[in-house]
Amino acid sequence: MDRIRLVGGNELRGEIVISGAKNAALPLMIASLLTDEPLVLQNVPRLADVKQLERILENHGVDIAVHGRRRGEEEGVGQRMTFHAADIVDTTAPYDLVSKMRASFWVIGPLLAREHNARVSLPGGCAIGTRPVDLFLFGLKELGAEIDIDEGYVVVKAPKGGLRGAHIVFPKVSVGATHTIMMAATLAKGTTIIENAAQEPEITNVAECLVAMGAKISGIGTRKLTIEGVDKLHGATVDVIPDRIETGTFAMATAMTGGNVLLKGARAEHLEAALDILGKTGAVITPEADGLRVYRNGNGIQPVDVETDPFPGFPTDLQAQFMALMTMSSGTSQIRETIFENRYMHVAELARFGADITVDGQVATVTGKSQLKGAQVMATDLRASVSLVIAGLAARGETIVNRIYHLDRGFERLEDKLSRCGAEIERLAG
Ligand SMILES: CC(=O)N[C@H]1[C@@H](OP(=O)(O)OP(=O)(O)OC[C@H]2O[C@@H](n3ccc(=O)[nH]c3=O)[C@H](O)[C@@H]2O)O[C@H](CO)[C@@H](O)[C@@H]1O
Ligand SMILES: C=C(OP(=O)(O)O)C(=O)O
Repeated sequence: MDRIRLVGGNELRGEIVISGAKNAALPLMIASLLTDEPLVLQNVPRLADVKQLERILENHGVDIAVHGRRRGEEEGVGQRMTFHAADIVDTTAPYDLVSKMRASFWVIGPLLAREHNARVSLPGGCAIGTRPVDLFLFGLKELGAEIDIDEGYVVVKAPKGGLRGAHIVFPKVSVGATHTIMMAATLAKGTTIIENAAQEPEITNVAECLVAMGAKISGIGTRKLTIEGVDKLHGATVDVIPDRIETGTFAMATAMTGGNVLLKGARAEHLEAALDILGKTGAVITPEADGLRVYRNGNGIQPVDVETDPFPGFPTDLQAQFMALMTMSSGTSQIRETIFENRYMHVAELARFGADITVDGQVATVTGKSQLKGAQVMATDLRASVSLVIAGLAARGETIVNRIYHLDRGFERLEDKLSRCGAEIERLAG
């Protein structure tokens, strides 16, 4: 199993090109199931999760092509890919494919809408929480689907004539359920209203893609989406938005190590809450023509309290990285995780660097230390893993991060991007 070795202490200086967002690319790829025409996606990141979803889509009959570099295009830019679901040959998403990645469950919406049936393995829980699918089932039922759970599979059938528009009020905000019901509703008969919808930038990216494919959606970017069903969607060409979690992660890494980094392509409007909090900790973040520049204001890292919330709040996917930053603050801060019940697995690993963190229910109390020390640590989930990498960058001495396959799910060329900015970091194979 690959590991990362890094030696902390170097400031980060230079430019980092922000990749396409994993959490937008995955549902955009799934949207290709809604039409028999090709969907072209630009700026798709090279990630393990993208590869895994390619396998799942291919099993449904989607032809996938990766296109070459175009004239004038810089090396290393995101992939241009075509997804063509001319004929859906199989509406089953099997356990061995779905269990590896939660977002693959979302194929249930488009398959049901277009083929009027689907059989999709339950995704199960994962390290950060139990992550049930009750909101998906509630939404699909409201659209008229018949639902059965059979041998670990969710078996769904549309009523005669296909799904019917409905007024759906989600009792809780869910990114995945919003993506899934929004996609399904594009091909339903009549109008669907989704209230308490997630309004993450990735939802907007997908909604705009669906509109480019011929869907009729209003209220995009708000808590209330209105979708007027159409008979058919067509092909389109759509850009994957830059990854706001990668942006926030590198901004926090720069705040921890010192230095000055331009995050190329980063969009401030996608992470205002996080940038606001980062500013309070002592980071200076200034918009430039081609991205966001980050450096420290010279007064040390200030402790700041944070609560994770659905967008536009502070993202749970930056909570572990923010905790790493707070371990170096000049005082005590409190972090409240409100989205996932078990997203504190990095606490024990951060303690190996000498961090002082206690957890009581949803709340972690972090007492800052002036200096972390390098350590052997174990990655437990995607964002926890990167919090260990950035802690290692700021720590004195050598750090080894084990089980980095989690990192490859969601961070493209992490070692390369960081080493180009002066970090001493390498991947150890085997
Ligand atoms: C691929 C992707 O985009 N993943 C993101 C997505 O995950 P995901 O879409 O899985 O997260 P949700 O927004 O659905 O989850 C939010 C909360 O709702 C709960 N819930 C969800 C569905 C359901 O049917 N019942 C239920 O109780 C979850 O357990 C969790 O406590 O949004 C999360 C919250 O921003 C991010 O951390 C993930 O990175
Ligand atoms: C939790 C995450 O991903 P997923 O929903 O795919 O598990 C994440 O991206 O941090």
